[in-house]
Amino acid sequence: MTRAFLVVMDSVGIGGAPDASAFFNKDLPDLGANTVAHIAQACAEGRAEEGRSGPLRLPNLDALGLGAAARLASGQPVPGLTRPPSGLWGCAAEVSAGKDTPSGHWELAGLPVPWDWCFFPEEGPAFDADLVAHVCAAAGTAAILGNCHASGTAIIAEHGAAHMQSGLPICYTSADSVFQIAAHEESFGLDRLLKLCEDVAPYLHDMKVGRVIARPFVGTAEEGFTRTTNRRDYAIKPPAPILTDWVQAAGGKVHAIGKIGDIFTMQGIDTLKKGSDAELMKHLSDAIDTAEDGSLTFANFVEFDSLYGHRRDISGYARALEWFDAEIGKILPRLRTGDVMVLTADHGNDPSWPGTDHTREQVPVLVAGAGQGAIGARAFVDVAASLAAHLGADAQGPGQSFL
Ligand SMILES: O=P(O)(O)O[C@H]1O[C@H](CO)[C@@H](O)[C@H]1O
Ligand SMILES: [Mn+2]
Ligand SMILES: [Mn+2]
Repeated sequence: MTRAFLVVMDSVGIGGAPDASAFFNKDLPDLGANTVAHIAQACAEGRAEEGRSGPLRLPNLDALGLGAAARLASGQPVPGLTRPPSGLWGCAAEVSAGKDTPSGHWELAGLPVPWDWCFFPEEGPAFDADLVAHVCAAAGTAAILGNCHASGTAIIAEHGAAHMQSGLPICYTSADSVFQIAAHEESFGLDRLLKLCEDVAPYLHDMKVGRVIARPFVGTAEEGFTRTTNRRDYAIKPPAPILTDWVQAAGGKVHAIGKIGDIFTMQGIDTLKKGSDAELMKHLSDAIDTAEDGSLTFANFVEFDSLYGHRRDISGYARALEWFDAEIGKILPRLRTGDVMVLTADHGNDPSWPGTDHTREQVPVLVAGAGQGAIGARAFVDVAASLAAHLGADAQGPGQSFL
């Protein structure tokens, strides 16, 4: 059996990005941001006690080399993550000019982003008159609400009631190259929101906006508004073949779990399973039993990022890490001879950092099933090159295999 499993822990960065000072949160550079280390510090100091307690416990990830990778990336020890690694371990830096999910995943899949993304201005209206007119025409409305940088939970609290009264879509962005539309599932309609996002996506993709994201929510002004799991991302298409295509070209099946289908617009993907992170873990577990020889299973666990990183919830992020660690600890022993599993991340989202946006960081590269040792400080594209080499697929990207 020769199978590959690529598991992205969304936003689980480990600091030390060489270009961190060129990326910002609320006008402050990301220099010094370190998602894992700052969570571990908060846990060690008793500042992450909601729904959990004490030092950060990640025995399985640390045994693979998480603490060692974080030390290598940032030069700092991480409280509680001090085990000698038994896996193949290292860290990786991104070169794309974006610290978002598509940039990180494309690069992990062998394709650094070959253009500058369109980012919207933080001051004044985020969207110009032509874009607003295009969205209004597609929505059949006279105006939009929002038109600014915002946290998604804050903006529905602010505009949710006016949205329900007026029927105007709430449009907002972030430090990422995204155009997000929030609308009420019942009063605006979920299908109408999804169609609106799909309709405006080509216009935004032509502008080199990476993603249009549908952000449906439910609730009332009196009881508050809650986002639902019916989020959909309409991403720009990767402009060249990526790891998924290379694997298919070699005759292997490609199974996507979670956001991977959206991120790659289903390019090179045979099957897709979606759901909450708990459901995704079940799908990953099932894939250990069912994935074919020569296949790639590519999973993204997004809740670290969406539920805890952007919300700057340190306890929640620590709980999510501890849950993930326990679950992956049940899966790792079930890998078969010839299987390789790479655990990595796409960017940081330090919950102790100012603002609500991602943070530019290096990521861990933890490899199970390929022996023990250090692979050093690598590039994101090396992940794609390595898994292609493992599966005997022809890698077309610039990466160097560590396998
Ligand atoms: O605050 P919310 O709506 O969760 O938005 C976040 O989600 C977007 C996509 O991951 C990011 O760009 C960030 O803006
Ligand atoms: Mn991400
Ligand atoms: Mn995010």
